Amino acid sequence: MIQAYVRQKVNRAIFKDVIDDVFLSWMKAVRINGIFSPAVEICSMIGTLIIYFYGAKLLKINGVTVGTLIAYVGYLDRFWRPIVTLSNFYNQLLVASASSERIFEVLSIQPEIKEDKNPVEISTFRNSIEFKNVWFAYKDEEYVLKDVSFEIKKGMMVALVGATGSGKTAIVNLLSRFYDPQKGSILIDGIDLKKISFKSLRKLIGIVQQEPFLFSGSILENILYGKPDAKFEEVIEVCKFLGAHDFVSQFEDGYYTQVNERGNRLSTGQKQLISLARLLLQNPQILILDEATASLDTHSELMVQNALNKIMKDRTSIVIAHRLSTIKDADLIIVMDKGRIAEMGTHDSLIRKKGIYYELCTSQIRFVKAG
Ligand SMILES: Nc1ncnc2c1ncn2[C@@H]1O[C@H](COP(=O)(O)OP(=O)(O)OP(=O)(O)O)[C@@H](O)[C@H]1O
Repeated sequence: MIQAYVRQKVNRAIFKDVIDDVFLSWMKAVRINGIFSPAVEICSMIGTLIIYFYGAKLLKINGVTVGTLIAYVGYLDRFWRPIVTLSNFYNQLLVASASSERIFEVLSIQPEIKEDKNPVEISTFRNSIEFKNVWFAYKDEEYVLKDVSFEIKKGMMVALVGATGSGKTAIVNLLSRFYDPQKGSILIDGIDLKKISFKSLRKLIGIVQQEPFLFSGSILENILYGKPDAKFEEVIEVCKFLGAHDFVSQFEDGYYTQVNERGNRLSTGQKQLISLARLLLQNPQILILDEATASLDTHSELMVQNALNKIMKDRTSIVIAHRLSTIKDADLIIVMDKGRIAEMGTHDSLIRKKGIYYELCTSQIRFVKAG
């Protein structure tokens, strides 16, 4: 899951660059081919014309037969055919070499986040997640998180709210260890995140994104990615539990229906349910939900929210939410403002406080009523 998330979110810009480069190389190759191929064709035509022209003369003067002339044209055609093939091959070679050069460049990038030399394995999350005076900047000293401290106890549902750009995603990015903080520390059960093995972290934390990611392959393969050795019955059980089995069975090929990265044939809600089934098989103990229902219509939102509620039960979850109605029952709401924690508490206590959270809620109610 994390790999997919990193690939999609962190490297999105890099892959966009690659696609752009590949496209430019392809355009260059098309341009070269645009000159090369017609040049070969024209040479071949001129050759044929010369033979017809000269041959016609020979027919009259030297008594060369028509058959000999046609045979010559045939030979000429056989001479040019491999040259045309070579020109096509050269074109393909040009595209492939330009693309592979860039792809190898990306593959050789060394990740900035490195695993500890003696990583600690954690199989069970027992107590708490702690952010201790965390400062984080994506670049230079432009801190997007400033002295952030909070504690999440096992089993809690914690919501991160705040205006856009206030640092909610930065918090979950740090917890997933896509980045390391410049100052302060993040602890899981008292162990610094930097010391925990990548494998443990991947098993421990599951991420539900706003835009679910499907791989090219069958629905079954997409779900099995969460637990490759799971049995087919287990997949069906999970899908039934989440309410995905009915629509999957309605496809002609059922679980063997092929989907691609864009999840063709599937609505965003259905894609989200498939990615949730994958997550449930993975069975992470800590869930990060990055506005998982934000891009859904009301019907799909209800369907996915039901599935999410089932998954979140008995798990520790951190939810980034814009629609505050979904987090009213959260055990703890952390209100972010310009990289700092502005308020923290339950829905009721924050409403009573009449601060930023109260303002956010009332403005959303006004917005809904106006809509
Ligand atoms: N990859 C990045 N490089 C540099 N700056 C970034 C990067 N990602 C986010 N930022 C900046 O960091 C700040 C915090 O962004 P973050 O995404 O954490 O906010 P957010 O509260 O999750 O916002 P939103 O609700 O819009 O998703 C913003 O000012 C944003 O512009």
